[in-house]
Amino acid sequence: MIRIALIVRVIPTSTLTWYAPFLESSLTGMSLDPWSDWLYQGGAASAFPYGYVMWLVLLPASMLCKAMSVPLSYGYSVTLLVADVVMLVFLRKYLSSRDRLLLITYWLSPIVIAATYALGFNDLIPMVFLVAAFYCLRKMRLLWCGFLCTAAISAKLSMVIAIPFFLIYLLHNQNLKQFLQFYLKGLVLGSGLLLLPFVLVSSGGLYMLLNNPEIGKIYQLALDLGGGSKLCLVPLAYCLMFYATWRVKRLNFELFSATLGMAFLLVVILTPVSPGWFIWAMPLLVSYQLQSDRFAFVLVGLFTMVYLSCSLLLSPQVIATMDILRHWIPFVPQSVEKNTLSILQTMLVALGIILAFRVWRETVIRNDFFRLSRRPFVLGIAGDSGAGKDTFSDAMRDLFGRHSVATISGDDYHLWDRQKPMWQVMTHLNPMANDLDAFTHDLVSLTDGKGIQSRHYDHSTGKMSRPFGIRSNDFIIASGLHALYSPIMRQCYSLKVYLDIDEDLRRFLKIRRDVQHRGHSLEKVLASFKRREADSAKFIWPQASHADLIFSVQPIHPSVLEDGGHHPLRLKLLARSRHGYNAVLLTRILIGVCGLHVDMAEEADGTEVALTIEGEPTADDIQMAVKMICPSLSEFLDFYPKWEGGVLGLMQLITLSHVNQALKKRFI
Ligand SMILES: Nc1ncnc2c1ncn2[C@@H]1O[C@H](COP(=O)(O)OP(=O)(O)O)[C@@H](O)[C@H]1O
Ligand SMILES: O=C(COP(=O)(O)O)[C@H](O)[C@H](O)COP(=O)(O)O
Repeated sequence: MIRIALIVRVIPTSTLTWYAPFLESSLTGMSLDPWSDWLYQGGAASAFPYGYVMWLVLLPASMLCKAMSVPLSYGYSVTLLVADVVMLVFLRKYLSSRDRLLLITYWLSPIVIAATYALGFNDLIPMVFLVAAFYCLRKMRLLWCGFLCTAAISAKLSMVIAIPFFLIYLLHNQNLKQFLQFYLKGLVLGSGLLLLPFVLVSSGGLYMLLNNPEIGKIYQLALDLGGGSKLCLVPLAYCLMFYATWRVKRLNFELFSATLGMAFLLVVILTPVSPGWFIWAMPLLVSYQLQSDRFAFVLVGLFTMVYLSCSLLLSPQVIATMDILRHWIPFVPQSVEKNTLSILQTMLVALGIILAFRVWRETVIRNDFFRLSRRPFVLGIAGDSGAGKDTFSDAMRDLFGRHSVATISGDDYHLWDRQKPMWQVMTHLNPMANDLDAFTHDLVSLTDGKGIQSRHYDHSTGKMSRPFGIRSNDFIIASGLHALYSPIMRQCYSLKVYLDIDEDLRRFLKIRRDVQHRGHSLEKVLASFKRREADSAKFIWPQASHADLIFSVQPIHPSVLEDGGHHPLRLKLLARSRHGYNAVLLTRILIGVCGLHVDMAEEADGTEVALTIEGEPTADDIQMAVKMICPSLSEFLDFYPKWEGGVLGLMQLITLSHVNQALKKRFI
């Protein structure tokens, strides 16, 4: 109602003197270059410094008004109303918030109402295209996203400042990088269709765009450095914001929208006297209020009130009233409004900076991705030979994607090739037979974000490869016989897993693997079991006591192991978790959604919880369960994560829910 009343009652000066006459003239001439025609007729250069998209969006309602002999200014305002509704719809879609809150924070926001309907600014139109581009990005329609970005730029050139943030998001999200080309194609397509024709056809339009006084405002707030040079604060703030975003190694959608919103907010508050630009900050202000506490409402409320006071002081009506007042009371000095305006502008900038600071603190620093970008997530996996370390490590790597994972394996740190006589003296399980110092050094380097030089132990030849480089990554998986052996190693890990497989099953699987894939004779493998027994007990098994999570895979029918593998091997999983893991939701979903049989036992003091899980979940079951238990984690995973079924899938699920918990803990 307020909007309709304002449309009917108030015709802003800018609409009356610039936009409506320009649209009127473009309808009369009906040429592809209304800008040059307008200038030729002696129109002001500041009347319509926008591209084709803005013109085309405003044209239909203007035509309708002309056909109905209604003033074109109504058509202009009605188009803005439509843009306003579309904006609300997109915000609702991508913020997926409760309607009532969205109505309060956006629809009733005096910033939008005042800037659009009372002052006539058309910034809603480019913002609608930008928010639509956001939505397409969320839905991974990247061609459309790129195209809509150029539409926003064509509507208002200043929107170009958003593009570097879109690029950082796609470049810094390793699983999205592969799709960057679609976004670029959208940009090229949009530039070819919407921007290039404007540059080629309309010399008048270009002239109006380049002489737009709004663009000059960016340089207005500056510190005089002497000698005629200035330090311009708006480009400075934008560059710093860009750098801060670039430094975040991995961005998820939430981080991306928060940092872009903050860049907009900073540019807006530091650009003097541009009430229309505040609409750019609206998506950020709305989402901040929806996610934060009551204080956010208070802060945005104050910000809005100061904004309104500033806009009011700048409005021609107030200026005219003050002039009349001065006529009667001559001692009211000119500086009254100027000083009041300065105080209000200062308050506005202060509140804006506080808002940006709070958004950074609450949205960015709390974000799991941000925490991950500061320190990689390091998963340590230990267990005896044949316990399933490589299989489990590969399954975890295939969830996050090779592009996001760095792996090191304890086998690559054996001190000697297979043929060396030292193996007659000690077994591979003896820490002395392995370069654990080098393993620790490499683990610390990768955890610290530094690359390493490593070699690979080739089980088919029994020899070490030439050294090669491994760069650190968001996720590091360190597996090996001694991966949890020393305190320094253990300190590196974000999550420590020990594989405590049933001994008969381990021997069964190891024999099968060593004979079929590593070229060993059955006798040799059987003999190695005997030789290694003591070292297993001495060096490997005790590492279980340091683990956060212990997986024990057990055969449901142990007799199957003796019949030479002729019957299918059915397994059950015992998962023991320490340090206060809450397994209730997991248990409920394993039973209710995956249809498994689960027994949960908890230590009286709550330090350990043990789940015994039987049944054969499919890969789809596991994927669905992960979505339900840790929905926010899906953005960390590869675009096409490889889900496993059975026991291995359960290990993926339980580990992911521990990763989720460990990432949350980083904040505490
Ligand atoms: N969850 C599992 N279910 C079935 N077979 C498995 C499982 N985990 C490991 N295996 C098999 O056991 C053998 C040993 O596993 P591997 O990952 O090589 O152990 P490790 O790296 O600890 O020596 C492999 O042949 C592998 O296919
Ligand atoms: O004890 C292990 C550890 O590897 P895993 O944990 O993968 O079993 C292997 O026997 C040695 O690496 C030697 O390998 P090979 O016998 O091929 O020389």
